[in-house]
Amino acid sequence: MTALVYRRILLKLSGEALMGEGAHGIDPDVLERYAREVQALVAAGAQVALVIGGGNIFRGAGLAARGMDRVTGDHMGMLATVMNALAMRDALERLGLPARVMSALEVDQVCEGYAHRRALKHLECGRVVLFAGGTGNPFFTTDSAASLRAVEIGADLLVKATKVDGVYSADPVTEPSAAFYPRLSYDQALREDLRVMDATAIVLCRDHAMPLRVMNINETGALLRLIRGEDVGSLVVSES
Ligand SMILES: Nc1ncnc2c1ncn2[C@@H]1O[C@H](COP(=O)(O)OP(=O)(O)O)[C@@H](O)[C@H]1O
Ligand SMILES: O=c1ccn([C@@H]2O[C@H](COP(=O)(O)OP(=O)(O)O)[C@@H](O)[C@H]2O)c(=O)[nH]1
Repeated sequence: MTALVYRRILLKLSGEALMGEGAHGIDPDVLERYAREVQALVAAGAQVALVIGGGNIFRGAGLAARGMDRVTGDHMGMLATVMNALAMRDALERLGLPARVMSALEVDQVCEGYAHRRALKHLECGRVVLFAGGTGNPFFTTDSAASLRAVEIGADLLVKATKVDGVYSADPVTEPSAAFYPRLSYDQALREDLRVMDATAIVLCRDHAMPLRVMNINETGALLRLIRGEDVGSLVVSES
């Protein structure tokens, strides 16, 4: 078996990634496909933590733009991430992978609360840990929650899995001529306002020297190649 370059990883998936071709909600086939990608990582010996967004259900900023109180909207967004995490736990367990949801918001009847040492224990026991509820605070994003948890659990790598191939000079969805950056520094991402991840999340990675990979989740097997040391997507580190 090929040795792993990264043993403990935190994988961030956007809520929208779960929609597949749908306009909202969760596509069970897509969920199963992502669960199989995680299964391959665990089978290779990796410890995997997941943060899943909530944008396929609610985003506080979107609700606030339609007149709702922002804090209420953010609470709804955070609860949406709990639903996504439960759905992913179910998909993982159906593949035979033990998984635990730990929420930053207390929803005791539904899942465990987040506790740092308990999370480490789950990972060491080979369970996939799904960090739900974002940071537990309004005005933050699940990207920031992913950076925070990655630093807390001492992950070897934070992977932002998205629908584009990595970091570009501008959003490649709206600017197809944007240049691909295979490697860049946190400061370059901040300076050039490369909005693949929010600034709070990038600053946290920078200040704690957490290496960050941005990659396409729809490229089957790419995650496994990545933790075995292949150059997949874009790498964001201290020096480019
Ligand atoms: N400079 C950039 N490089 C790469 N992607 C970018 C950039 N600026 C904006 N994006 C967009 O950011 C998205 C990644 O964020 P993601 O969390 O997957 O989506 P969202 O948070 O909007 O649900 C990509 O799909 C891409 O369209
Ligand atoms: O720490 C957090 C994380 C998330 N959210 C809310 O939850 C929503 C869903 O998260 P996000 O937009 O990050 O999801 P993604 O874009 O990854 O699907 C956000 O819009 C916020 O309203 C929040 O208030 N605090």
